[in-house]
Amino acid sequence: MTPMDPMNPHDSTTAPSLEVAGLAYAYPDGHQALFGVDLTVARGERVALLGPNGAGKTTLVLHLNGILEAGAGSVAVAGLPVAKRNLAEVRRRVGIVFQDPDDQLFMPTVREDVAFGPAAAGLRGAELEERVTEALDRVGMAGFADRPPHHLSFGQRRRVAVATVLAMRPEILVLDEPSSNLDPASRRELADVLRSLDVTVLMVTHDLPYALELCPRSVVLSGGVIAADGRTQDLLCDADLMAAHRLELPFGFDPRSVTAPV
Ligand SMILES: Nc1ncnc2c1ncn2[C@@H]1O[C@H](COP(=O)(O)OP(=O)(O)OP(=O)(O)O)[C@@H](O)[C@H]1O
Repeated sequence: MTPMDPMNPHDSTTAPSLEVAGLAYAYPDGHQALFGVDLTVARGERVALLGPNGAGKTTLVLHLNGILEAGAGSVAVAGLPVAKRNLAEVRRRVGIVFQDPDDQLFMPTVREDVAFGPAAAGLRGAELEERVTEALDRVGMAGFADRPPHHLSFGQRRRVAVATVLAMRPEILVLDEPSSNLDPASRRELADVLRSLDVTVLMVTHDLPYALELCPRSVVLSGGVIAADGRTQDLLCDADLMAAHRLELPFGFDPRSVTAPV
C-alpha cells in the first residue's frame, strides 16, 4: 500500500477508495449484525458484495456514509474517516444508488433531479449545468433532461438515479441490487454504463451472473463476517463455498462460460 502523507492524514490521492477495519455493529435491540469486518477496495475497482439474506450487507453499506455509526472498528473513504465531524464530505464521496429509483427522484424534471445535489453543495450557473450534462451523458440519458422522471421507464429512471449520484463526482458508487426489475435490454444498458465509469464501484447483489459480468472481484458476507474475498469467477466456481452461504446460480448457468472482466 502506498504510504500516506504524514502531513495530510486525509490525503485522498494515495489512500484506497474504501478501508473498513474491524467493523462491528449491533442494532439497538442488541442484534449483532457485523463482527469485525475488514475490507479494502482500491481506486477504480468494481467489487460485488454477495451473501444470503440477513448477512449484513445493508448494515455494512449504511456505515459507508455514516447512516449507522460503527460500534467498533473504523471506515475511511479515500483516507477520510467516516465520523460525525466529516459527514458532509463523506456523503459527497460515497454515492448510494438505492434499489428503488423513486426513492431518489422527486423533482419535476430529470435536470432538476440531477442538479439537486450539486446545487445543494453550492454549484451554480454554467458549472452546475456542466455537471448535469456530464452526469446524464455518462448514463446515456443526455436527451432526457427536460422530461419528468415519472414519464421514464423503470430502467431509464434507474440510470437517472445513477446520474444524480455521479453529479456529485463521488469517490465510490454503491449500488443496491442494480439489476433488480430490469428487463434484459435495460439490464445490458446499465451494465454498459457501469463498465464505462471510471469510479470505484461496490455493488450489493443477489444476481450472481451480473456480479460476474461486471465485477472482477467479489466479497461474500455471511453471518456478519467476510467468508470469502477473491476473483468473482473463482468464488462462483467453488461449489462448497456457494452451498455454505446459500448462493445459487441460475439453473444451467456455468460461470466458466463467461469471459470475466479484469
Ligand atoms: N433495524 C434493525 N434492528 C435489528 N436488527 C436488524 C435491523 N436491521 C437489520 N437487522 C438484522 O441485522 C442482520 C443483517 O441485516 P441486513 O439487512 O444488513 O442483511 P442483508 O445482507 O442486507 O440482507 P438482504 O440480502 O436480505 O437485504 C439481519 O439479521 C437483520 O435481521
